[in-house]
Amino acid sequence: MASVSAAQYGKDNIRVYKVHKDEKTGFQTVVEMTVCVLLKGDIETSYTEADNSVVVATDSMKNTVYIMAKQHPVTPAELFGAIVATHFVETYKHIHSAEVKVKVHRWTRLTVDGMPHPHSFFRDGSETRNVEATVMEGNGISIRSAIAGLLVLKSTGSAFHTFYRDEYTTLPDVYDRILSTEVDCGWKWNTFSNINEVESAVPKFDNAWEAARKITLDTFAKEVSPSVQNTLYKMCEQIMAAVPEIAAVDYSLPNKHYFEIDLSWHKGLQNTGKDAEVYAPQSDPNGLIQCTVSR
Ligand SMILES: O=c1[nH]c(=O)c2[nH]c(=O)[nH]c2[nH]1
Repeated sequence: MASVSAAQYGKDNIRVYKVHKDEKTGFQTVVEMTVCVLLKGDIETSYTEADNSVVVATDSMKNTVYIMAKQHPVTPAELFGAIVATHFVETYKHIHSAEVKVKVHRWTRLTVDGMPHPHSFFRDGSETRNVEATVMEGNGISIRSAIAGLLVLKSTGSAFHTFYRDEYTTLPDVYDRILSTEVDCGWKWNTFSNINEVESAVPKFDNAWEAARKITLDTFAKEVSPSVQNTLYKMCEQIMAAVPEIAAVDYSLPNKHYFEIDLSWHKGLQNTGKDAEVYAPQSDPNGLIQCTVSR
């Protein structure tokens, strides 16, 4: 007899927008996010016996996210994710774990005639601020915060040489190269016992995000990088030092390659090595360098 060894279900891609209207100043603030809810618990019979009595409809999960967004703050996303996840575990006896992923799409306030505009915004790149909040009955609330989709490039100040060389190697040592990546950087908070502890930590979430972003960008720019591996490790070390309440930091960095183009076939045109100016950006394949650093 086969049995269900793992099961979870939920609603993905729940898109939510919330506006805050400051009546005094006339300034409005907007938050747009995409939410995913996944539940686990005593739900096996819904799979094996078509027993829908244990199924909280995914449509109801979507409704719940809208209602929670109306009744509670949606920022920081760490708190909102923890509130929604706690709601599901506390409301349904047979649901023992809820994972809520929140992806915040950044709307940046427009400056018009040198002044911040009260109600107009623009999208500055594809970067998002992501949170995964998981509530497991009896095991508190675990939260991972992250920066995702932050695209960066440096046109010099990066090298890659003295790597392992054998009969499969064609890549030459490079002492000056282009380095480009799309940053995915996450940090795992020490587990919270309950929602009150998450509430008390609220100021720390924005501070950690700002510190992680600044460390990532400053290190990327300032370091003469010997490899993606070493540069991302230096970022991890600094984030661990800057935010004592986190247990681990992780990075996932694609290495987006830019190839030199030999144009010497055209009238001896010099475009390689120190003469390289025109490159061919590669969409694939890309390197992928990942690391988690813990205390
Ligand atoms: O920083 C790098 N790390 C690698 O592991 C690697 N491999 C490669 O071909 N180029 C690079 N660059």
